[in-house]
Amino acid sequence: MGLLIDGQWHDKWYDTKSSQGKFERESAKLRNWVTADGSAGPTGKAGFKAESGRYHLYVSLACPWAHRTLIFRQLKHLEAHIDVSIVDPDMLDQGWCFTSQRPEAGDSLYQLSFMHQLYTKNDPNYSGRVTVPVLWDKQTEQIVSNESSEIIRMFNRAFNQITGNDTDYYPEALQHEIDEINDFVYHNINNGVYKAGFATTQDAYHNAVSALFNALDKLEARLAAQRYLVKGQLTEADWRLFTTLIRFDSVYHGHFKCNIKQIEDYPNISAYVRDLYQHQGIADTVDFYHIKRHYYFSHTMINPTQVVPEGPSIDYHRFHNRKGITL
Ligand SMILES: N[C@@H](CCC(=O)N[C@@H](CS)C(=O)NCC(=O)O)C(=O)O
Repeated sequence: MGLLIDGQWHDKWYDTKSSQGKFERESAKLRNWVTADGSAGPTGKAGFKAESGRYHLYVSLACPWAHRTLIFRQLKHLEAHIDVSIVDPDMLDQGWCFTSQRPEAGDSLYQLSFMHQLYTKNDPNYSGRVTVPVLWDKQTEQIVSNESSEIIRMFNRAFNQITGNDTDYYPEALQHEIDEINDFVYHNINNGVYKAGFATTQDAYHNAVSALFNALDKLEARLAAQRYLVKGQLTEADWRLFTTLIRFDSVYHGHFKCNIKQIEDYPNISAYVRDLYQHQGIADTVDFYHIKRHYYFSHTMINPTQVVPEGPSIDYHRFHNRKGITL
């Protein structure tokens, strides 16, 4: 685990000393947008027109943020138009890498060994963390974006004319409500598990874990009355929550000490997770080997033995009974 400073790789764990033991996530820095006609998006520069075969997605199968982008690639039928490289599950002194012999992992574009080499190919003097996902433009050889919440919005809309798929997971009429629930889920749950897991003081951990379980209790009540998070309609808010929930019992409960309850203990949330997991093609985007191996093996300051647990054993294909909920 580390970061680039002026294009040089430094092996360094997160600094929590200057923040009273709290984990503070750095904002993504590369924020251009692919658009249907190549005009500029809400941030960044113009010039990234949606074209079949032009873009390449770098992901980790372990990472919940990258997982969102894989889900949207699948939901929006982009597999034939955007190819993918998968990093190794182990993220050690060189950060994300492609050097293991796992058949699914490797940089199919440039055969690089390390993800930080892609960041310095984009900008030889880059400073910042080397995160996944990354959306890469093969034509101009640069990073379009390293912010998952924006990559999924691009996938949701920009390629519709190419794929003919115009299912909208961020419909105009629901945007306000989606933004609101996204904000709640991001701070308390998506990033909440990291704040608990990476906390280095009892207080910082306590605050994060309390906020996390308060938020889960609220969602449990909300999901009793409606099938999805926003007005019974499947939206990006559900997929953003899903990638954290599907990892919860396997890694966040144990490794990140989010162990007041398991997701399996919440009748509505657990059925909701199964409902989403059983959605066409989604199970194929979930890889429990990468998920467990990455967290337990890479975070040696939390798990110095690098022993990966064998459980839990949860059948996400079992019946969920959510189809009868009308709202
Ligand atoms: N804001 C980014 C966050 C991505 C992120 O933090 N990814 C993690 C993997 S789960 C990562 O690459 N961490 C490496 C690091 O922080 O050095 C996004 O949502 O795309």
